[in-house]
Amino acid sequence: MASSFPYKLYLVISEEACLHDHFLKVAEQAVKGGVDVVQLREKNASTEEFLRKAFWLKEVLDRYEVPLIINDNLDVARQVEASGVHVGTSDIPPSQIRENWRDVACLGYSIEDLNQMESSETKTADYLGISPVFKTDTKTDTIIEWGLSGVRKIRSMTDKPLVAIGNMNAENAAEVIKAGADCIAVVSAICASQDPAKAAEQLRNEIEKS
Ligand SMILES: Cc1ncc(COP(=O)(O)OP(=O)(O)O)c(N)n1
Ligand SMILES: Cc1nc(C(=O)O)sc1CCOP(=O)(O)O
Ligand SMILES: [Mg+2]
Repeated sequence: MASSFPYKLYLVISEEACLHDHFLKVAEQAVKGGVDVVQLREKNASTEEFLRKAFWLKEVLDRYEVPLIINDNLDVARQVEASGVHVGTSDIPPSQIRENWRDVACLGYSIEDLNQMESSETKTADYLGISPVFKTDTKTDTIIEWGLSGVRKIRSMTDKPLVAIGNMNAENAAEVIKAGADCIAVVSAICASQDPAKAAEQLRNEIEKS
C-alpha cells in the first residue's frame, strides 16, 4: 500500500518566523527549492486570522500540488480543505480528529514519550513527529531531547513514517535520516534564511544523498 506520507522535506511555517520576506513568498521559494509538504503553525493568531492565512497559503501550494497541513486547529483545517492536521499530546487527540474528519488524508501526531508508542492514538496517526530530535529555541515547551539514539529507538518500534523536528538543518539532516527518520521538518533553517529556495535545496540534497 502506498504511504499516506511519502514526503521528505517538511516546512513548518508561521508569519513571524519568516525574518526576511513575506511568509507566502518564503513558502513558494521553499517549494521551488524542494519542500514537498508545508504546515501552517500560527500559535498566536485568532481563528479568523489563521483561516485567512491558511487560504492564502493553500492558494500558493495548490499551484505546485504541495499539500497543506494545519497545526492544532481542526476547524481551520477543514474549512480550508487542507490535506491534514498535526496535533501533539495537549491537542485534540488523533482518534477524535478521525471521528470528526473521516477522510482526513494526513494526520500527524507528536511523540514525546516512549509510552505513547503503544497507544491507540499513535496507531491511528499517519505519521509521527519525533518531538524534538534536538533542542530548539523555536519551541521551548518540550520535555525531551530524543537525539540520534531516540530516533533509532522509535524507528525500531514502528513502521510509520517518522518526521524529525527540532533544530534540524543541512549539517545534521543526513545523520538523522540514517538513524531512521523518513522526513526532515524545519522552521528556522528555511524561514530565517536570506535565501529560502537555496536553504531548501541544500536540505533536500542532504536528504537525497543519505
Ligand atoms: C511535524 C511536526 N512535529 C511536531 C510538531 C509539534 O506539535 P505539538 O507538539 O502539538 O506542538 P505545537 O507545534 O502545536 O506547538 C509539529 N507542529 N509538527
Ligand atoms: C514546531 C516544532 N515542534 C517541535 C517539537 O519538538 O515538537 S520543535 C518545533 C520547532 C522547530 O523549529 P526549528 O526548525 O527552528 O528548530
Ligand atoms: Mg500542537
